[in-house]
Amino acid sequence: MSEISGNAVKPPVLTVSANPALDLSVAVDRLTPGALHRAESVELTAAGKGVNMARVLSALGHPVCVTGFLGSDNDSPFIDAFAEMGVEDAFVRLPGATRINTKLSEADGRVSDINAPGLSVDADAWQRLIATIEARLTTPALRPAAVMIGGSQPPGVGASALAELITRIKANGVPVWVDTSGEALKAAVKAGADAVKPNLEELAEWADRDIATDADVQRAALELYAAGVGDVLISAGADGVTWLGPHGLWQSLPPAVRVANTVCAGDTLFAAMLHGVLCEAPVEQALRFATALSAEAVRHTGVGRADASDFSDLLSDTRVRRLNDVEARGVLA
Ligand SMILES: Nc1ncnc2c1ncn2[C@@H]1O[C@H](COP(=O)(O)OP(=O)(O)O)[C@@H](O)[C@H]1O
Ligand SMILES: O=P(O)(O)OC[C@H]1O[C@](O)(COP(=O)(O)O)[C@@H](O)[C@@H]1O
Repeated sequence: MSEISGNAVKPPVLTVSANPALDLSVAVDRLTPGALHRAESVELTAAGKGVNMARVLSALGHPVCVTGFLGSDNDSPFIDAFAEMGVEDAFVRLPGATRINTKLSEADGRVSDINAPGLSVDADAWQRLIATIEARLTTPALRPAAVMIGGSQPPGVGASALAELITRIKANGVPVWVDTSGEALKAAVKAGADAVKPNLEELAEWADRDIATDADVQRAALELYAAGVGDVLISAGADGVTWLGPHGLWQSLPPAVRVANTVCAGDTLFAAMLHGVLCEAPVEQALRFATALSAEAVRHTGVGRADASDFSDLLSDTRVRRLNDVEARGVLA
């Protein structure tokens, strides 16, 4: 099957980017610290994890509302992007400018990220965001099927504020999927996030130990599951995805692709997994689709596109397997 599709009428998905960014993607042949570089291309794109996930979900046919904080001094690229994506803009505006994150990609596919801290958010602004989200949770016509929270916390807002937000959303009976790192990931897990998607580095930070082997990944995934996360997704770049949930322990391996820019692959994977879950796709199909779409994303700047002419080849070249009882017992015992 080349695509996952759901019911004709879907409730919206709400994505939250408390610290979005304009991504400045600069392609150079090879990066040499201290040297002058002539860029091969430069692109400025409205981004941040919640915005990227909205882009994926909207392209897959979900009504999407985006919220978080935007600086009013430079919100026009976001306004244009939201119009192009066809998503509803419920971002709280703050005085000042949204951060610019620099993504330096080299011809061999290596990317160096320089992420800025972002706009400071005070308690009053944070309460405005909470009120915006609460209004959506409690208005039947706006009530989301799920909330996706993505990215770092902005300066001024600690991990405990994120935990409080997750608790409020869950109290309204709406699932919360969270893609973040560091203290925010720890707080999100404790607050009961329904799904998380650390990459290997983020997983090692959460587990506070090295993660080197498949068994290390699966053990840490089990710990996240035991901590109450319903769907644990671990992404490992070209080595694929481990998914542990009520359906068991699954692994996928993306097809080999020519890597141009890996930024947005994680956001693509996470949003596409939510798509599969919301469409009640069979587990194997959901994981295959999300893995293939994330592999598609690394071939260019930006999120994965299911309308790529060879997407059905990427799907069929993605390997998905359920770990058999013996393998799983080794880790889960
Ligand atoms: N070099 C690659 N080749 C094929 N697929 C990739 C590659 N890098 C990433 N992906 C796909 O994108 C997913 C997310 O990438 P990853 O780098 O793990 O996440 P993040 O962007 O959050 O760090 C991977 O699990 C994989 O499916
Ligand atoms: O909020 P953080 O952790 O600084 O991350 C923000 C960055 O992550 C991105 O959303 C990309 O994330 P992924 O590569 O994990 O998909 C960028 O668009 C953005 O610049």
